[in-house]
Amino acid sequence: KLAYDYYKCSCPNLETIVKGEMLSIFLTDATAPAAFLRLMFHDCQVQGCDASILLNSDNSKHKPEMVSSKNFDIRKRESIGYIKSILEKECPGKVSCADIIALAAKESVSFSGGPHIQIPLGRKDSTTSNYQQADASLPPQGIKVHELIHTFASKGMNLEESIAIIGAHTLGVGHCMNIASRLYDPQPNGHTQYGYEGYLRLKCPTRVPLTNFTFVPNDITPTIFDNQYYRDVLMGKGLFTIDSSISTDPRTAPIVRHFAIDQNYFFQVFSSAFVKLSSTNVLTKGKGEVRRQCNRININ
Ligand code: HEM
Ligand SMILES: [Ca+2]
Ligand SMILES: [Ca+2]
Repeated sequence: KLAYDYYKCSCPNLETIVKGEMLSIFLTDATAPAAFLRLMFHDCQVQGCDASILLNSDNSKHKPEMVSSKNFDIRKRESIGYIKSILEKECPGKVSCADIIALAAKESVSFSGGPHIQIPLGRKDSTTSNYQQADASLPPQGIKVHELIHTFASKGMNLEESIAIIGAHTLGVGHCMNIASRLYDPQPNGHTQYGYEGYLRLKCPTRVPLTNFTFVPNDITPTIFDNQYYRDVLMGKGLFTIDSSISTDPRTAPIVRHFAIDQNYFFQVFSSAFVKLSSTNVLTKGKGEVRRQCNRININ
């Protein structure tokens, strides 16, 4: 089982060390918190929170998760490896890469102005990473509301928590490749303000993006963890299809409106959803290993 005091004896300064290292990363890169938060989701969504996303190979014939196009623009994997190398000096062989990913994500939320979340620790690292699992498990931008509810219900989240966790889109950006399909093969999906659609077409003028690098902010305050995302989606400024859909679906619209006017309530529900996302389907006692280096399995 995971425990809040898991490293009390084996690595008592863990959280202080991670916090200090994260701070220096944040001060040099304002886009880092978004990257760490998405990294945690993409780790936990595929085989559970087991640092499978960090492996460059699992010594099998499978290609690793990062080969999946769903992991486009996943960043900061090497920063987790760097923090791990510091922790190996302080407490060798103790702290899993999976726990470092989860800690980096919670530090990202609080540094950006979001809630201070306590999370239980003790995840082990996987010995496998397979891109087909990533292709199958990571949701596409056009996922339907009922599929979103189903995805997060399987992690023990209720409806409010499912709508709170996607509020992670208060940070960061999306690239045209993930936006073009909703602009150029329109499907009925939520509500998009006419002016906002024009803005997106200007940013992403072609069905097949001219470059891989053009991006649009997820909400109007993309470096601040706030409830602006919900106000944006209510105004028809949801970047992805799913962001628009939750603002009009009768099951989810009242929750979006509640979070849009009550940031404290959003923070409270986001925190409990974050603990669920980062704690379900983890490898504990006896299963998995504590990697010595985050990008490769241990060779004994
Ligand atoms: C149904 C669920 C979700 C879908 C369909 C979805 C989809 C996406 C897509 C398509 C992008 C843009 C990637 C790009 O073009 O660069 C994105 C970005 C992002 N997502 Fe999600 N997402 C979902 C849930 C989540 C959750 C649960 C979290 C975190 C807890 C999260 C955190 C983020 C963050 C922080 C970014 C911005 C990354 C950056 O700027 O580097 N998403 N998401
Ligand atoms: Ca994983
Ligand atoms: Ca924001």
